[in-house]
Amino acid sequence: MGEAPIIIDDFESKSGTLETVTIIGDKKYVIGETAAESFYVKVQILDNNCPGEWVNVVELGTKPISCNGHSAVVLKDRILIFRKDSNPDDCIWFLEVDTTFVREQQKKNLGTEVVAWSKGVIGNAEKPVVISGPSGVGKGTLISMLMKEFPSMFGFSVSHTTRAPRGMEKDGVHYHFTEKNVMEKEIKDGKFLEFASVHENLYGTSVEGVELVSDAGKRCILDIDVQGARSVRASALEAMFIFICPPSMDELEKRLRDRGTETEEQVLKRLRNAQAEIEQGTSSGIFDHILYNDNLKECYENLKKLLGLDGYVTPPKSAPKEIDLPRDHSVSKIDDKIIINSTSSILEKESKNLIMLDVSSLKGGAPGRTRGLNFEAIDSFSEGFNGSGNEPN
Ligand SMILES: Nc1nc2c(ncn2[C@@H]2O[C@H](COP(=O)(O)OP(=O)(O)O)[C@@H](O)[C@H]2O)c(=O)[nH]1
Ligand SMILES: Nc1ncnc2c1ncn2[C@@H]1O[C@H](COP(=O)(O)OP(=O)(O)O)[C@@H](O)[C@H]1O
Repeated sequence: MGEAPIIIDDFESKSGTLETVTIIGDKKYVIGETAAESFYVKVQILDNNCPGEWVNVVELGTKPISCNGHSAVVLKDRILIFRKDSNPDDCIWFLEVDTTFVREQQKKNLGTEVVAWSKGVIGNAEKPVVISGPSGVGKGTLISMLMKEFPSMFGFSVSHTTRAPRGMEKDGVHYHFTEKNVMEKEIKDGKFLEFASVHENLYGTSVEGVELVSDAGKRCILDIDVQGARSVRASALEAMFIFICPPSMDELEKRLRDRGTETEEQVLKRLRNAQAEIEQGTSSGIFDHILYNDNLKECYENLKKLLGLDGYVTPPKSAPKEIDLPRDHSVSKIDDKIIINSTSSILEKESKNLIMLDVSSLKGGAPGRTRGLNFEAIDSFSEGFNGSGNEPN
């Protein structure tokens, strides 16, 4: 990645689109908002080695909806975007250009430039919880208990699957029941955080499924198999990994049969797979914790302990800290601090007119949210800042 990127902050091009141009190494990233058909944010790349030719680019992830312009600042491997005139919880975005995730996707899309969008989240949300274990061990039961006792704290990541729904299962609640060819296309389009073939059906966690839960301010729970857990471990999504083990194979078989949701053939298939899953789950090093589900009540109490919920007292609700980005601003960067300086009306200048954003502890990222952003609003005059509109560098 080249040194000293040059940034042209928020200029209005002749075609009437609002664009920023960010130069990183040999590449020029034009991030624009266009009204050609409908308003949308678009990334175009020019390679200095091939003057005048636009590079083929694949944009992964959910991108920001269009707004009234934006500013851009280069961080090490991504471009930080501030959307103007946007809600406080939707003004910070990242366009990843050289992160591990992007490099991995680059390998899969040979010959095509890949960039990935990720929304920025102020503060550190609680890590998602991955729960794995063989079919019939009690994962669903434990998760239901947790969601029932703490409805505002946890949200379930609704997976996609190609298996048929069981009697009581609802589409969009228990699973998104999907056709195989549709799911395969969506996997190709980068919409999944992970996917795996389990008991001869395809299962997968969509990026959107996880984001919906974190956007609702809840801690995400994923019920996925060991292969899926391994993929999540390798992804940017930091999570807590818990494996649920049965007390014995006989008891597992009894639970599966008593549940009465599978045909004899499916029960046998699940039991055959269970042995390998238990071996991998207890020995692979993927999981942070192993819980034995012998007595359900005890196992649930142990799960709550792991999640720091034993003796839990409901905390008073405090409003989330949100960034109030000035409509007109300049952006500058000093090490890991981004300084956003209001350049607008006297009214705004009377109040705190500098925002200092700390990007030293970024976590997560595409596919999914970028967490760990911290900020402080400062009155530039009382704090001795001169507030001069530095151009970012
Ligand atoms: N990798 C992956 N596994 C999943 C996902 N959703 C469910 N699974 C796993 O698929 C397996 C079968 O799930 P299901 O058909 O609901 O049967 P059950 O385990 O008997 O309740 C279980 O091990 C689930 O944890 C997913 O999105 N990704
Ligand atoms: N500790 C336990 N003791 C006895 N039965 C249990 C226990 N935990 C769960 N079960 C029962 O076992 C069956 C399978 O549980 P379920 O939550 O559906 O498993 P999974 O989601 O892992 O496939 C259900 O009928 C459930 O009521």
